[in-house]
Amino acid sequence: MANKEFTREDVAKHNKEGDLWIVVDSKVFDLSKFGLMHPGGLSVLLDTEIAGQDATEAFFGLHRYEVLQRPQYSRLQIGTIQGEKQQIFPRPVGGLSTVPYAEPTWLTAGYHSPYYKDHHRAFQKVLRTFVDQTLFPDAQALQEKGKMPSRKVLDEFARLNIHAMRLGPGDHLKGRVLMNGTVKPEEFDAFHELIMSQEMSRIHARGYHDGAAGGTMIGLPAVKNFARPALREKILGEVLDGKKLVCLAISEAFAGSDVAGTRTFATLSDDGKYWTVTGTKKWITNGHFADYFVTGCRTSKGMVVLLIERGEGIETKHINTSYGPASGTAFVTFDHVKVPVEHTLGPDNGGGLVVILSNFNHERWAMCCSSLGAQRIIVEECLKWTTQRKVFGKPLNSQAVIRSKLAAMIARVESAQAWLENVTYQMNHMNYKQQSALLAGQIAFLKKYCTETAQDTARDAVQIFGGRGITKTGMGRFIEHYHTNIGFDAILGGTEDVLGDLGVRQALKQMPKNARL
Ligand code: HEM
Repeated sequence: MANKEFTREDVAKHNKEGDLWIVVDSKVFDLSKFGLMHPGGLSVLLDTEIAGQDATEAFFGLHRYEVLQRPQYSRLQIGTIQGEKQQIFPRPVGGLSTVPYAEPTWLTAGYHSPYYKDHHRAFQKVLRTFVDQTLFPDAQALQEKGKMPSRKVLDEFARLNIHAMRLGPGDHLKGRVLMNGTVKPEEFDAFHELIMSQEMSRIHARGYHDGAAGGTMIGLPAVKNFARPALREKILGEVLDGKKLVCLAISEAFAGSDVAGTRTFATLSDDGKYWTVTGTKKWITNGHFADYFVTGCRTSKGMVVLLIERGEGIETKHINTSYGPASGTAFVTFDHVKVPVEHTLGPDNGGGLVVILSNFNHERWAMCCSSLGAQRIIVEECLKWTTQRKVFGKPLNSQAVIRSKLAAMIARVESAQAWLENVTYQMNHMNYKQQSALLAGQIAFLKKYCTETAQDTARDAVQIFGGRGITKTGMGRFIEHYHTNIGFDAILGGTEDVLGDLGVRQALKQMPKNARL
């Protein structure tokens, strides 16, 4: 009887154990039976300022809106207050947030951007809806269980061509229907990809996020750009259509950023028909469930990159990282694995480093997009929390020290987004060679900046949320997750120090010989 109307006087009569009503945002709830099961206890509900009263402020100081949306709690609503209307609404499915700085300026009413066209806006809308309706619920259900994305989600990735779009613009998109036709393959550019990464980072599930074919995003480009035509066609077809998953197997316990120190060895057979691969790889995202391993190996002549199909001689074991098993992060063992020489990606004469390095810019740039997308939602969480949380009778944001933290957070996310959009614009106007020459340093610095700002924001957010920021359930659960997982972005694709150094070395190479103070 949720449509029944009551007066506040009616509600006030139900103010004791066993006969307990409250009002939250004009909705009347009968907590008579629920009171004893209430996770926050019965006694708090029997307080004279709560029982039979309007408990809106107390409720939103202690619960996320989603509590009211859970079926087991929404059915406690028995009606509404006569003549009053609901004032508090969650962001509509697929909609934009109206909280300041919760969206980048190009999605904020009243602002302008030179970068985004109507098809970018349409694309964002469809993606936001997909994320809200399909990805977020799957991620929330499976992240904690440590499970990879469901088959249903991976099938949707294939149907909407998300795998294909995550490789960026290019001929691999030709003939594919992108996001139900929202954008034409020839229109698809780096801004669409930026939008996709940022929308998909809204799920508050870092391990699951990488479990959602993150390995394909970083592993498949080597196949796309360096495989022999027949192999390229076969593997791209299988993977982009969602039948198979790829991972990138480069890092080892022995070698991380110093790729040349790899100790996985490939030996060519005397007849030159196959390689024999022996060695181990560590921290391989999606490695636990991948079908193909794009593997960096040492040969007597230097590096070679091989596409290795899961089979005899390959073993994968979960590595228990702090972001949980949903990402399928694995320790991979190759024990005398035979690989046809046709599976060599790029040069077979020791020049394979170029294959490994070739996708680093794209991978790091994509990480900037997703890292910033996630950072922005943390700013939104903090703005909401500091407004709804009352301390000493006033909102938390009435404290100057809190406003100062918010100022720093907002400035960080806005500046990083502006830089990211600039770099993305350059990507749209440069060929691969120009990007390698001019953007490697920019992207290295940008990633370093994004992950440093992310960690600063994570720390500030925990301070703002207090105990809730380190609690896995309730109000601060997204902050806890962000704070616990943020270290990943700062490591994957190159640590901050390595990237900073790379950027400076690139700049020093370009120093004019005749420059003097
Ligand atoms: C429709 C009414 C209510 C429902 C369905 C409800 C439900 C819940 C749930 C599910 C939790 C667990 C934490 C979470 O998931 O967020 C919780 C915790 C709590 N609730 Fe309620 N609640 C209601 C009303 C209230 C009211 C009016 C108060 C006012 C004092 C209150 C005080 C608390 C407290 C103190 C906690 C513990 C919070 C914490 O650990 O940080 N609840 N409630």
